[in-house]
Amino acid sequence: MGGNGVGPPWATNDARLVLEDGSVWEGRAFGARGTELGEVVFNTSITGYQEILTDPSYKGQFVVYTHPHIGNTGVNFGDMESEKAHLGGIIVRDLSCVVSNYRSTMTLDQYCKEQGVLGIANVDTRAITMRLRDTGCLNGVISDDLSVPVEELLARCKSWTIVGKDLIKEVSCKEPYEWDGSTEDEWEFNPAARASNGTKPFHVVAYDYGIKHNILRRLASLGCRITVVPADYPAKKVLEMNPDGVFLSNGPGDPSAVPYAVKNVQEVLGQKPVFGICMGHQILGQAVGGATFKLKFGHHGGNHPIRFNESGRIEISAQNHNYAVDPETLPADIEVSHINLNDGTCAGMLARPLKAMSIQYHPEASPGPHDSDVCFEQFIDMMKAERGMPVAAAA
Ligand SMILES: NC(=O)CC[C@H](N)C(=O)O
Repeated sequence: MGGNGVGPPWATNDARLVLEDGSVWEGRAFGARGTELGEVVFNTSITGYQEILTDPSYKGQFVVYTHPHIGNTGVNFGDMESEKAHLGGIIVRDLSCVVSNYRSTMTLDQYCKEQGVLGIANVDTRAITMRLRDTGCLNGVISDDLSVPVEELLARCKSWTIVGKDLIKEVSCKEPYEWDGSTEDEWEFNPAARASNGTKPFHVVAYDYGIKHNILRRLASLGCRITVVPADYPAKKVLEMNPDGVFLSNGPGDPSAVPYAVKNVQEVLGQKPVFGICMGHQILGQAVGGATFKLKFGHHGGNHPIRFNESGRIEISAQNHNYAVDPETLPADIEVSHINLNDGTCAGMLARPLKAMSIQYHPEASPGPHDSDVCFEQFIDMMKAERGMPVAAAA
């Protein structure tokens, strides 16, 4: 029906998900066919499956969508977070057989086929999620080759780890480029996109660790002209551009596996205002002398509560990370500015003397709560202060 799919629920299973703990989940294949290996995480967002698929931070991972209906709104090309899909596989309960959205140009099944993303549907995503909560993240293999013995797929799961891998080099741009938001019509669905009336008074250099388009859209809509540079772009060349600020993006994999990125940030720190999101926050944490560690199953969803310590304000936030900065390792002059209220982990940092701030979560998330959008404005204020421009008093 409708081409989005896996056939009727009574159809015979033709794919398997094998997890590192030996559990086997049979379901129906959709999207690309074959065998793929990845780290399995669950995401509790109700909407945004397309943004998740195209967020480069998910490279090397499979996502279990806990929302039971996935695919309902098809796929459109205005909401992409990057040029292509980065997830290796997606695991869903029901792949909607009906697509209903006037913006949709193809089905999720077609998109996954085209992008080489393996899908498995009709599996018990609640049971898988509860297992991941108990055991922590597990490696998994999705395969439509039923002739391969489970032991072989299990051995593949156990032979691999995402820990220590530099995945940023696989997603970062190869050459600097100017972000031309206007080619994406500055996102007609975002009224704030018109806030800057098309003027771009600030120049930001963005280190691309796997940058999401919506971060670029938000910065552009607040009046930033953005030069995006590769993760290994020398800090010296960044400073030669004399930007108003330097942005550190989100990105995939283990933050402790990219010492070259940390070194670049160290060289920029103190010279220009710096703002980091997620991987950018983790790299900033290391640049000031701290360390990161791996969480049990990470934070992936659209309703995580955060406390901004200075005012006590609570924000509901979108999150997607498996690592965190260990606050015990931070020097005394670096403040933990935000706390994740679910598990007390460090969710933001402020390095006042260095004019740097960062958050572990996603103010740009779309769809997602916009409570933390104020962080972009704080970055703009830092750049204004640097230029001696008047800055509105914080609310
Ligand atoms: N979204 C991100 O930038 C993720 C950062 C890092 N890869 C983590 O999993 O913690």
